[in-house]
Amino acid sequence: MIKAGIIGATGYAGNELVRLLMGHKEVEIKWYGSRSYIDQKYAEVYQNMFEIVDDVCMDDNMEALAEQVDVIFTATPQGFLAGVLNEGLLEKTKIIDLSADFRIKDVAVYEKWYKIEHKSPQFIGEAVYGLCEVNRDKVKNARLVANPGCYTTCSILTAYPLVKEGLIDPDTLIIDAKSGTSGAGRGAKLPNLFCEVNENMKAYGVTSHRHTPEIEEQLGYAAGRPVVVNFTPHLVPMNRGILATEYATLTKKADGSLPSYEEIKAAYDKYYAKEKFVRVLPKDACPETKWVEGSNYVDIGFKIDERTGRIVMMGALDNLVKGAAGQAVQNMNLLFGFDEAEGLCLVPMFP
Ligand SMILES: NC(=O)C1=CN([C@@H]2O[C@H](COP(=O)(O)OP(=O)(O)OC[C@H]3O[C@@H](n4cnc5c(N)ncnc54)[C@H](OP(=O)(O)O)[C@@H]3O)[C@@H](O)[C@H]2O)C=CC1
Ligand SMILES: CC(=O)N[C@@H](CCC(=O)OP(=O)(O)O)C(=O)O
Repeated sequence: MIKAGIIGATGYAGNELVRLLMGHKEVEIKWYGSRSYIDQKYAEVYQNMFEIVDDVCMDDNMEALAEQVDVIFTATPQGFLAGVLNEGLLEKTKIIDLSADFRIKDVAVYEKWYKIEHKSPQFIGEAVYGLCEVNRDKVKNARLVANPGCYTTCSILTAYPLVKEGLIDPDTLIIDAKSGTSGAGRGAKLPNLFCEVNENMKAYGVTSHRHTPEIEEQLGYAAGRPVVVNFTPHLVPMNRGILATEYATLTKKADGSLPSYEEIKAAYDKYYAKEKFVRVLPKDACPETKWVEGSNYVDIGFKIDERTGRIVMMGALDNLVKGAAGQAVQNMNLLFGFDEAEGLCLVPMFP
């Protein structure tokens, strides 16, 4: 049994971590970290935890927490972990950060897109990008895991095998992604009020969303060269879920023909056939957010457009599970040598 602490336990991602860890047989939560609810009962902040969690909220003191636990999850805004991280913390405990502080290797790129100064760039190099299906072996030996976010996990996993196998030209990649409102967190923000979101759909962060460089960096590793993509997120009137529709030009074969359905499917199978949490759907099936809700699955489908020479790839996941807390638990399982699926055998909810 290991002990875990959550800084930012009162946010949406933190609450989802609590939900998942309550069902994990190897973990005991010792610290429900908060900034606004210190000394209040956690179950008063989240009444779904009534008679399940008895503890009160603690503060966000990483130094005190590191003395008591084997792993700390930081489900906090961008800049928090970078502002407090030091060598002493990493010597005492493993850290899984749900923010973007350690995801991007080039600090100048981070500072440009996030518009904040990075306070501990000396740890960026050793942080492992915790996309489990791609970096599993590196995660196992990490001290600091940079847990990928919801849009990026969905966008990268959907295109990764085809980029890696050279079946598409990554520079032609256009990612059109939609997110439920829980992706924006629990804090009150005007654009996320009921009347602003309900019966409405809107693009935001067009050409400037901070997930763009993260997607480009990871797909660049897969391509073996830098890549540039278009990424456009949209807010849709749902609680949870991400759907990414991705368009790219297929690489023609020597005889000028396009890769076949079977060749594309074989590329997905090469990387995902043995992956428990990535489901490549049957031919012509399109992923839907409802089919993954509440689970750690990513569903992927694709269709070749012979007319335009492009492929349309589609991915769906639950932003709070595989897009945040579920992937964080998967990373924790890898760090501590537990069964990778422990605590994550969640059957999707429907309807
Ligand atoms: N929501 C999602 O779908 C996803 C979120 N993420 C990432 O996870 C992190 C948390 O997101 P989310 O849960 O949505 O956000 P929320 O706004 O719902 O929660 C933020 C949490 O951080 C705490 N907090 C806020 N400011 C500070 C601070 N200055 N110091 C310490 N703690 C602070 C809050 O405490 P309190 O409320 O007690 O004040 C709260 O517990 C972010 O980095 C986000 O990018 C990643 C993937 C998906
Ligand atoms: C709907 C919505 O507002 N979503 C958030 C993404 C939240 C998230 O997951 O951020 P990270 O992946 O960087 O941790 C946004 O667009 O900023």
